[in-house]
Amino acid sequence: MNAVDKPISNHETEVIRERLELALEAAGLDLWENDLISGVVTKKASKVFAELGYSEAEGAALVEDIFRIVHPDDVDLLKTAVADHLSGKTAQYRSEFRVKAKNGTWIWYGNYGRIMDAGKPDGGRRLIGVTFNIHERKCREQEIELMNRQLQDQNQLLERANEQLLTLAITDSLTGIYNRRKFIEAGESEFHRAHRQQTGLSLLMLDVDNFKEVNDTWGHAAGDAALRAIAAVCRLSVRHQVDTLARIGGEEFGIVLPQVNLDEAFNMAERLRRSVAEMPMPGEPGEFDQLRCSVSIGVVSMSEQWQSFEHMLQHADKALYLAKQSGRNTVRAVQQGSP
Ligand SMILES: Nc1nc2c(ncn2[C@@H]2O[C@H](COP(=O)(O)OP(=O)(O)OP(=O)(O)O)[C@@H](O)[C@H]2O)c(=O)[nH]1
Repeated sequence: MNAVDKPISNHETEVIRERLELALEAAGLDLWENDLISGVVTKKASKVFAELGYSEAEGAALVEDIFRIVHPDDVDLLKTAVADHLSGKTAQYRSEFRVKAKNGTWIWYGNYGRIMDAGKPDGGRRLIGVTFNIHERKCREQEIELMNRQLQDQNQLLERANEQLLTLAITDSLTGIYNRRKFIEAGESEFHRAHRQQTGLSLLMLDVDNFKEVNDTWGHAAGDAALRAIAAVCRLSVRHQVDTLARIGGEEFGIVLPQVNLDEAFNMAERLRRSVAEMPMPGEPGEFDQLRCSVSIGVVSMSEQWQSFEHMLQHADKALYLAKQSGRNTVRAVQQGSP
């Protein structure tokens, strides 16, 4: 008789049992066993049931009794984990689920098990496993998940606030069109593009005529309303996402027109000048009926002689000055070759 065939004495069995119990206790594990054919719990996880507040008599006698106190959201996952192991899909059975305590609270547990007699001709019927409390870990995970979700929400809020800040940084608050900063940015970028690609580029500079008088006669609020109305007229004339319309000074507007030559720009300026001159002023009936505004416009187009957008801007200013000198409500263009 070799060592393997030697029968185990009662003393040795007792020693093995004691060692196993100690190991289970130290690891916080509670052993259980189910008969898969009869559905009977042949060894209860008594410590778990005691921890949940159930008396020995209340502890589950059948596997079905256990499903009754598992959280409804976790039952399917638990059953699938068992079925996957029984079908041989998984080498061990593992699952995590909530169990209802006697006082109604839900406590998280983990299960680890295996069919011990799987090699037998009937396919095995003893599912043995251990249950262990994972409540603290799960609560921490849920807290972290909640914190992550809150962080994501805050990030979205920050991103939105950032976008709003970026929009504010390039928007004129009175008229809602772009401000000088965006005008210069777009102008410089379009200047370099036009230079590289040898395409057209024009620039209009509009200044409201005798605006001091408008303010003095009709009041500052009427002046503001006039600026908003002029911006609205200009907005209707420009190409969406192609041209850049901006308020670049108190009563001064600028328009960058990519791929537009001098003739086209001049015609557009003329149309704009007429629209502003004919524009009815917004307000209550009778409020600003007599108020009329006009604009003088300087036009300049891309040519070899401009070294920078700033250079172009200076000449548009010169053209605007000429328009003012010519009696206002006028368009003047800087011709190619003029100094
Ligand atoms: N209502 C209002 N007025 C403004 C604003 N910004 C500038 N102004 C006024 O615009 C007027 C500009 O006056 P001036 O530079 O003398 O020019 P002007 O009277 O338009 O004369 P010309 O440009 O020579 O035709 C000043 O009275 C400013 O106070 C604004 O945001 N709202």
